[in-house]
Amino acid sequence: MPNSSKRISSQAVHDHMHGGVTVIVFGASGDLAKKKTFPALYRLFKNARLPVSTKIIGYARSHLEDQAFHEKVVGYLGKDEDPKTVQDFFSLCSYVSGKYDEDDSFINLDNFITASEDSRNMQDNQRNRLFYMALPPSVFLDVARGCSKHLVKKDTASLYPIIIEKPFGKSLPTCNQLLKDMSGLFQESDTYRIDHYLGKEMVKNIMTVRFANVLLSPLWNNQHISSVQITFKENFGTEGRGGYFDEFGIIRDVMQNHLLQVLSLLAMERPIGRDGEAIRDEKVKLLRCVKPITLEDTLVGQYVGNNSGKPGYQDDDTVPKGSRCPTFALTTLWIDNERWDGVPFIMKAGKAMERSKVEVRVQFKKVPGSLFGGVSRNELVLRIQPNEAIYLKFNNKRPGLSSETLLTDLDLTYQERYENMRIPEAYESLILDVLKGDHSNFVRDDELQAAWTIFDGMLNGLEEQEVVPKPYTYGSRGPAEESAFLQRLGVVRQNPGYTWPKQDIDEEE
Ligand SMILES: NC(=O)C1=CN([C@@H]2O[C@H](COP(=O)(O)OP(=O)(O)OC[C@H]3O[C@@H](n4cnc5c(N)ncnc54)[C@H](OP(=O)(O)O)[C@@H]3O)[C@@H](O)[C@H]2O)C=CC1
Ligand SMILES: O=C1O[C@H](COP(=O)(O)O)[C@@H](O)[C@H](O)[C@H]1O
Repeated sequence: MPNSSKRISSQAVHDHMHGGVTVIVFGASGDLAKKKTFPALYRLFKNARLPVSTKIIGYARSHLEDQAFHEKVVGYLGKDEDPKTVQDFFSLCSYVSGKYDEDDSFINLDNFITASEDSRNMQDNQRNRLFYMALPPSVFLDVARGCSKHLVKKDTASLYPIIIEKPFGKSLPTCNQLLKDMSGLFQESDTYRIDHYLGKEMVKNIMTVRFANVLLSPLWNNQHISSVQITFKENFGTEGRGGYFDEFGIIRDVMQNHLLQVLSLLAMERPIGRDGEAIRDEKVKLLRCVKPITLEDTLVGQYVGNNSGKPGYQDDDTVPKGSRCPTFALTTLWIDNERWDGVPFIMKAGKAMERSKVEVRVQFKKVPGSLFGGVSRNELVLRIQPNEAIYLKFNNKRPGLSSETLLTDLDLTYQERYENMRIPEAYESLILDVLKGDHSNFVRDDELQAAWTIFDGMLNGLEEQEVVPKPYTYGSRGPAEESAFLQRLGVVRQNPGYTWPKQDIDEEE
């Protein structure tokens, strides 16, 4: 990272939070906090991006000493970290335990924060407090009430941003209720609804790929594209997270938010500017053209244990027996506008699959005519993770005397092209945005409403019709029914692209 851009960005943070900040992470004993929130705060600290005079307080019901809390987190900060830097970071972090719905707990927390602010000699109007809800949605509102009542000092100019995790509600009515309740507690300008996929490098790149490459623009429509697949796979299950996951399932956990954001960026029209409002305006317009998803277009699955001892979803103590919660889903979205009419956008998400991968695969129509009839289709692949890459499956003449056509890759793998460039983690970049007061990469209320409108009917249908998910084995590619489902939509499974080894060309020539 060049020094100049680091200076500019740090300057923006310091202007916004110039008196310093106390970051309070609610749900600090949990999975998100240890895996993502604290590691992101650590990297911001390490790269000198946190405002001067920052302190971080983890808060949850579980009783933990500071030391025990640090031990929970340290393994996720990264390999081979400098012990002194880690120690300096932990000297900023404390842990407080308390309830989420009890005045006394919040009064105690307020006293703790105030003592910390006093010890930092923070001025009254610059006692900024950033609230981070690393919590299951069922307790967002209680905690927001506690913050608003006890931790926000209404008569000062201090800043009180609040970061809220997805899923925001469970349905359109619950989302609307939460929006209404939250608006009575925090202003929209202080509210940051996070969808961390919007902080991922390749997701941020979608707009650039689409709108800064003139060669793609004429092809980006139903005349040339036959299908778009957006795939999320994790090679691990929900072990220990059943308390949260079973209530939501994979569709609300990943599809209705992360994957739908990716779809919006892929399919929206060109925004009038690159600012947050212009982009979100276009996303909302697009989402309003997406037809509500039907049950017929949806396949759901749930993983069962495998021969190597990997447990099934229901073998987890935190999951109720007989649960019909989907851990895998495949569904199709249809966009009712001139650009996308007839093109299936196929979303797939699964836990406990054969590998971890998130990617977008744009499949083009078959090559017309008989001159090259039967050759593979072009595909543009955006690999979001792991190892960010963009590659285009491209037909090429086999080098040498043969005139055979080979499918190969035009390959932009980041690790090779941008060798020494550090790609920040999504949460790192998004927390920095909040510290700068930048809403661009956060979710607006009307986006949420449009998103739930697309999913609600199908989610209700699954519940009302008591649909039993198809079983699939832990570590497999998902339910066997998937192939027939994709075939019905005209998706062609292609061979992997072929990269011609250089010595073979030399030999043949
Ligand atoms: N885990 C991840 O990778 C990601 C998670 N998220 C989002 O972050 C949020 C939290 O997820 P995650 O950390 O995985 O969840 P956890 O199940 O780990 O919950 C976080 C903490 O909340 C408390 N908690 C759990 N269940 C309840 C409950 N029923 N009532 C009150 N408190 C409860 C627990 O703390 P205690 O009992 O000590 O109070 C727990 O440690 C969710 O909204 C999720 O969508 C977003 C992106 C990634
Ligand atoms: O929001 C969530 O995302 C994670 C996946 O995040 P990633 O950055 O590792 O792709 C998922 O595991 C979790 O279930 C979900 O709540």
